[in-house]
Amino acid sequence: MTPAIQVQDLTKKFNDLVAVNHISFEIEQGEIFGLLGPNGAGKTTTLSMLSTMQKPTQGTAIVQGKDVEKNEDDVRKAIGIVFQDQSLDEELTAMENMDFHGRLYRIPPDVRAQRTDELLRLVELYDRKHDIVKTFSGGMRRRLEIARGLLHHPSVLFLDEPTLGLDPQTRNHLWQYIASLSKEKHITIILTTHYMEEADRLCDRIAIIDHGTIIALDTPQNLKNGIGGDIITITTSDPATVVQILTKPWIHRVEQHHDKIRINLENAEQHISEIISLLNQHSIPIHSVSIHKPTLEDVFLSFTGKTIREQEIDGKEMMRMHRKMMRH
Ligand SMILES: Nc1ncnc2c1ncn2[C@@H]1O[C@H](COP(=O)(O)OP(=O)(O)OP(=O)(O)O)[C@@H](O)[C@H]1O
Repeated sequence: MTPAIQVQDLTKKFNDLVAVNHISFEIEQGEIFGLLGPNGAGKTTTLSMLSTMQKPTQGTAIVQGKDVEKNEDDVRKAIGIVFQDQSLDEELTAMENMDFHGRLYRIPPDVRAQRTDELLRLVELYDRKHDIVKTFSGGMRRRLEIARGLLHHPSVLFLDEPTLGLDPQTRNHLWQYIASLSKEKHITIILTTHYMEEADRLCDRIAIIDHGTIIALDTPQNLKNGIGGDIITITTSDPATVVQILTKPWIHRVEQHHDKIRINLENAEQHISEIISLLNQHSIPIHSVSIHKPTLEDVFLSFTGKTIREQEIDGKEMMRMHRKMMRH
């Protein structure tokens, strides 16, 4: 089967800034594919190029067999888009918002009405279809946007930070809808997120993106398996000494991150008491100790040397993030 999306060497520059830097990947039909990365990594810009909203500086992107630059209209017919900017009309009802979108896509009135009912049921907004959007919660609006994005029966759905700013319960709820679209309707979904858990729970495969480059691409499980073993995290006021003395052959890797030491090893439970005694022998103060299986955060850290949440962001970037949050 032809892949739903084929990206080759895709690049976007804004003057001197390389927002997306020669990325290549393929997405299978019906797959949920996540672009995971910190703020400013280039996720939205990638989606914008795939959805024909921005022209690539270099490289190609093929969506359902159509080139995003040469066959813009065909690509637009094949895709549904739910981007970060809220674009619902607050003064209209859920049904009116759907109807307006259906008219834009020239869907005949009877088909429009039938699909609207079906989709509003799917996202559990059918009972609220005559209510104006102004009265909807953030999660309801997001669900309505997804329903609207599906009205013209796209085979590929782009979701840019679908759960940004939503509470954990609503986020969970939305994940179920997104998963059902892929499993039951066989819609290919490409989403961006900087929530590790979202990528882990929802995506069949993940491309971890940083500074416009894909630094890792695989299933969440394989990415975590790539780290191997367990992680012991120790917080201490003397991390430099801990790094020096933890030189046992059964330790794969020791990384210092501020006052935290992350130790990668097999069978952490068996070795933890030995590590603690060793630190006690050297009178190293221990503030906290925890053991966990590798997470995507550990994957990101091992590739970039920094945590996904601790990016250095300047004031301008802070303002940009704040504006995005305020839109939801
Ligand atoms: N229209 C633009 N003009 C100039 N620079 C831009 C433009 N759009 C994005 N950028 C810059 O390109 C880089 C990538 O931005 P992008 O929005 O794609 O990142 P992101 O990974 O989606 O981040 P976020 O999670 O904050 O949405 C950032 O440095 C951003 O400031």
